[in-house]
Amino acid sequence: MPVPDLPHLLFGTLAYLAALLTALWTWRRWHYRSYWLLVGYTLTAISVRATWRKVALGCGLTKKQQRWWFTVVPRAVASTGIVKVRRRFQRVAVDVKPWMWLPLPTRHGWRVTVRLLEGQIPADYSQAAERLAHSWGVHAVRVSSPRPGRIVLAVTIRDPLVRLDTLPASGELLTVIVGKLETGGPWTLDFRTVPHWLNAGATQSGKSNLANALIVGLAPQPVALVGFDLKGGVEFAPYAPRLSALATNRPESVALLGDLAALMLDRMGLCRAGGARNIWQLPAALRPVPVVVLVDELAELYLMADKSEKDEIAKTSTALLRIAQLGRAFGIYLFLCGQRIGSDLGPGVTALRAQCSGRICHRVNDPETATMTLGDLDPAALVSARAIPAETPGVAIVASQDGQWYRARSFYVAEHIAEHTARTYAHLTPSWDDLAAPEYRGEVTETDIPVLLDH
Ligand SMILES: Nc1ncnc2c1ncn2[C@@H]1O[C@H](COP(=O)(O)OP(=O)(O)OP(=O)(O)O)[C@@H](O)[C@H]1O
Repeated sequence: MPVPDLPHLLFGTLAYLAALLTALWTWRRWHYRSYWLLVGYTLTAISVRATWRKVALGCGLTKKQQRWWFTVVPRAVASTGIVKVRRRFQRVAVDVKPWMWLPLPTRHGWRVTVRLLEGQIPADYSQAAERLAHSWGVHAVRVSSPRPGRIVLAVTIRDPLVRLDTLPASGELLTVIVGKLETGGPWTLDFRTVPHWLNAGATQSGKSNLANALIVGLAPQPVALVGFDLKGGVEFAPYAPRLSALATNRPESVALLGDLAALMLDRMGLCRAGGARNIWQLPAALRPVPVVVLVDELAELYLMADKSEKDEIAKTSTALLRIAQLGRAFGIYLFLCGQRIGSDLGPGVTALRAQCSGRICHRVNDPETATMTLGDLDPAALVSARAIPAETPGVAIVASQDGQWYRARSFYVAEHIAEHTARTYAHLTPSWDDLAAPEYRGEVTETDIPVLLDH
């Protein structure tokens, strides 16, 4: 058999390698998910495991521990000047790395469980998250602790929030997928789990876009939408066909909030007569339609130009707070948007904020707004909120009922699409008169409220 000469062999190998690389590149380009699972992830898992000691040491995640070790100790210097050494088994302090499980692939990266070393807490890893991300050359590393002594590092290779698909169809009643989480999962607003939401952010940060996404998601559902647009109606007036009521100035807002409070009293009576603690325990035929209240520029409801407005503001503040406290049981939910939702607007806002367990913080200009919106969440969430770049409107930090925070981005919903959706589903809009017509005029009075609150 003829033996191929060296240049031919070299050329053949290079051609083979080039063909392999081209095939891999094409595969990666055309079907990234399968490429990632079969090739990318395997290589990553091997390299992450192989370099873990070095990375953990560099990120300050190792601990010195006494171990029995074979060490080499000098014994004597020979006449030639060469130092003779001896192997000895002795206890020495070595850098021990945290034990790491096998990385598992996820849609946008991988996650791995790590066992904490003695004296370590999850916060040590949260602090090292940025260092880990740079060491691994990935977009972000998030830390969670599913059980004591363990943490899970969730790694996102590239920012999945740069390009988003279109808004998917709404799922269950009062649930809307408004965007995507950094983990690649859906960003869902579920009013039945988290009834009231604060949506804060600087101007042009994407607050209205999120409200549009919400309107588009809720419009096909059997719910009533009520708008408060203190920008004179410029934001919500185009969606009027799908709104059961819209207030565009302070006097209209006071009247509409009064009507909503009365509606709530009617529903209390209905529940009491039906022996139910909330509208969801009523038989379907008796159950009143849920109401989602959208407020744009919350601060406008509280700002006082002169003393004559004091009464109006006090009424507004009390009615909103009452809805926030009782609304969940009686199917009235709040979605409050604003640039600043701070205590400088009055004590009513602080109490209202405390009732809103859903928090969304878009790009903010000052640390106080982030703190006001996200509360005493992990400080890393506040840092993340302030680091949102102006070029990515719609990106927000979301805190919700699971106590975790996520970076997320809303689907882009152009105003004309939201307007079109509002017109398409206009036939589903309950008129305010139908909505406010009492199904039951019970004996419920203002004095009953504390009793019902106790339930
Ligand atoms: N998720 C998104 N993807 C792409 N573009 C977006 C997204 N969200 C918002 N935008 C764009 O960013 C700009 C500002 O958005 P939006 O009007 O929602 O901000 P805002 O916070 O309501 O501002 P303002 O307080 O001034 O009304 C708009 O041009 C909008 O199209």
